[in-house]
Amino acid sequence: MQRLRLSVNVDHVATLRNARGGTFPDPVEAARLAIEAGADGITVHLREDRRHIRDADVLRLRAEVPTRLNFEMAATEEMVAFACGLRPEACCIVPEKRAELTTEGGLDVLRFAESLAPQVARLAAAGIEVAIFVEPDAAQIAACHLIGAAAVELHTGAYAEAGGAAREAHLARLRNGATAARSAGLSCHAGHGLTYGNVSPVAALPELSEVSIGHFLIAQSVFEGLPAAIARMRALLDAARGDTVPGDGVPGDAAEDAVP
Ligand SMILES: CC(=O)[C@@H](O)[C@H](O)COP(=O)(O)O
Ligand SMILES: NCC(=O)COP(=O)(O)O
Repeated sequence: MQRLRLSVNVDHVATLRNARGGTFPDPVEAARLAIEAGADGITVHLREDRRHIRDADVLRLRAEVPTRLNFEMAATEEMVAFACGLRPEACCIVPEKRAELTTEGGLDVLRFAESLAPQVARLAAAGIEVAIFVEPDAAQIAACHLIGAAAVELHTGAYAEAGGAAREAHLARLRNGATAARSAGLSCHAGHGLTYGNVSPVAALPELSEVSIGHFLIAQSVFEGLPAAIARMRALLDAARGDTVPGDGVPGDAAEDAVP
């Protein structure tokens, strides 16, 4: 099965930095470390309120860390202009609310198709692969294709928060959404709320080409360090795709050390 790209979201390194108003920890340094540790790309979400990542971080990231940069952005004139100047490899248009703690759901592409289509066209004309963050809903996914997007990122937040039978139901929706995306000729990504504990069934969906994971990896790095957390997540992704060794990728892990 195709290797699943891991894009590491470094927003919350900036959250920590901003708590004290200084320069440490530096999200650009974290991005560099993440790439060295095996990440395939970096994701940042430049929010309208600049609560974590800021303009200068994104510009430094672009200039200093050669990688596939995925720029998450609201569908505003300010962000479209910023992205066209930045020219990341990829962008993902996400819904944004000032009062939310984090992104709460997918973009309603059916409702906003008319205003989104010219924005997608401008971003694509700047050479950017445009994805839309959506719920795994066939009509929304079809609308993404109609407005000219190249990819969708399926919102995994509801799946991640659910337990038991509800989680299985959300996984079935993600599976159907991934099939719908690929049938429409769209690349299919997924993200939000993914952890060691819930990532494997999502990573096993063969239609997916990328997952973006942030909050959990940055939080987990408090306990085991960023490179180890990324290596462990990488190993889980590879195992879910059926192409890796047993063990969980953590340096010093007994199961992995036993593999000759
Ligand atoms: C679109 C998405 O699911 C997230 O990547 C989003 O960027 C989360 O926003 P915060 O990083 O502000 O929680
Ligand atoms: N697009 C999802 C993302 O970038 C990271 O989401 P999370 O892992 O911080 O919830």
